[in-house]
Amino acid sequence: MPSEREQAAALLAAYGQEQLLRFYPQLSADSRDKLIREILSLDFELIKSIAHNGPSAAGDDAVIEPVQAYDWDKFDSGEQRRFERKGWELLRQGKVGALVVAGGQGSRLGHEGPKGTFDIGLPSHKSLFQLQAERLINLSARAGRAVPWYIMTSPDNHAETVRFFKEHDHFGCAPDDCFFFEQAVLPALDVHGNVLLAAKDRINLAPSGNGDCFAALARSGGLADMKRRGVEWLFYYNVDNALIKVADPLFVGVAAHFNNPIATKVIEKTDPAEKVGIVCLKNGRPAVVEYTEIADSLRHEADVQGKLKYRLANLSIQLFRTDFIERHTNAQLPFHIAHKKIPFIDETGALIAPDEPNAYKFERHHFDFFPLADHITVLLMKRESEFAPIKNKAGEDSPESARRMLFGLHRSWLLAAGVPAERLKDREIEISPLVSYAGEGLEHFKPELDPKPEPGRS
Ligand SMILES: CC(=O)N[C@H]1[C@@H](OP(=O)(O)OP(=O)(O)OC[C@H]2O[C@@H](n3ccc(=O)[nH]c3=O)[C@H](O)[C@@H]2O)O[C@H](CO)[C@@H](O)[C@@H]1O
Repeated sequence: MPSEREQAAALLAAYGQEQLLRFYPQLSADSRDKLIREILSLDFELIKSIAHNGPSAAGDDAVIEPVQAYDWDKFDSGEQRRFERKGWELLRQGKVGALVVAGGQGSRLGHEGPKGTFDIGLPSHKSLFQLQAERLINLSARAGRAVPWYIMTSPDNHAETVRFFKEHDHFGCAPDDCFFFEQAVLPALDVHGNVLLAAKDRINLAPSGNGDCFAALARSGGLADMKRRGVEWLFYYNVDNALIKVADPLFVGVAAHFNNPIATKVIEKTDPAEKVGIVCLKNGRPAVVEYTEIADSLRHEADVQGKLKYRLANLSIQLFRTDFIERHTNAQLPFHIAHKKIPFIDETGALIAPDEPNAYKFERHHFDFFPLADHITVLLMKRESEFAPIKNKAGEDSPESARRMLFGLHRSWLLAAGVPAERLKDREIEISPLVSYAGEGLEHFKPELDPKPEPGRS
């Protein structure tokens, strides 16, 4: 029986990646074991096929067309109520779960640690995870049934994410209803298809994209857990949207009514430069064209009304039917390729920080499941109640812009509940998700806005 070291060497020789053991003789026993384990955990057949096939998703010659959306505001109030009732019925029956993809690296934000642990600077100083947990708690309490929460991490942030939840008592959720699972990683490749080392004893690995979510859910037992609980719809969302209405009953109701395997919430994009994917039809199938891949002509194209022709923005707020997930768990989604500046160890053992893009990273995207459905339900909502992504340190899509949107939304809830505008003037209003999920039930809280009586006066 060959040793693990011999197995690793044979694997590398078979795939022409022998450079990974170049510094092996210089390593300590621990580092040697670590590196060998890392090599043996990689799928070199997959890596070879990615390196040889190159970009498969850009689809430059694909036919792109707009897709039809249902505008929530155009449903009459009777229909809206029916959808809402349907959503609540499914929540009460325990047929809805939530999946947050939280495995990405928060590099653009400059935040150390998992992005969900980020405090966006609200008066309460709640982290993104806490806001989401409390929205789930609100729904679960009203439905009388917990919404199970599936939390996708990556090897880099898994332990820290789990620790954060434990330290905060899972923010009041039952630990049994929080299912943590790790996504896969893939190595960075140089222009010749060589796997790069990040250190002499470590391969340069990065999360393989949120499109790994269903395969990872299945590998970890999460899908079996969903089935055991009878979850029929899985609400998928990004970790970084401060306004996310996790497991939104209205959306669940609309998705269940039309009963396509996938439903997606969109808003209208007005700035062609906004960094959001576009929900559309590609070669006649439902699809998202990512903002990094859309042709400039399409990005700017206007329709007869002068609006952007491709304006339905992917918010990464989706509902997937469980039977669809099961059928397509291991679908061979295309890889999207990013040419990046990736630090690496050169042949002499020196760590090089390149000035120019030198290597490729590979990711699968969750929306590449869309074309596997014949039809999807597209629901058009209003930006101000749905989407405040936190991507950058400052400016657009930053903590500051997200706070502004959250204060504006919560202010609008109080106005709608009958609080006079002058009482809200110049106030930063944050309403706990434990008090209100989407603006409901605020009439009782009006007195809390009254100025405190001055001492000595009644
Ligand atoms: C590929 C993808 O989804 N693109 C969407 C994403 O873009 P965007 O460029 O914002 O995507 P991010 O890189 O922020 O990743 C989106 C989410 O996926 C998670 N993640 C990412 C990579 C990974 O390997 N594992 C993982 O869990 C991140 O933690 C994050 O929660 O959100 C936008 C809305 O805000 C959409 O308009 C984009 O179409």
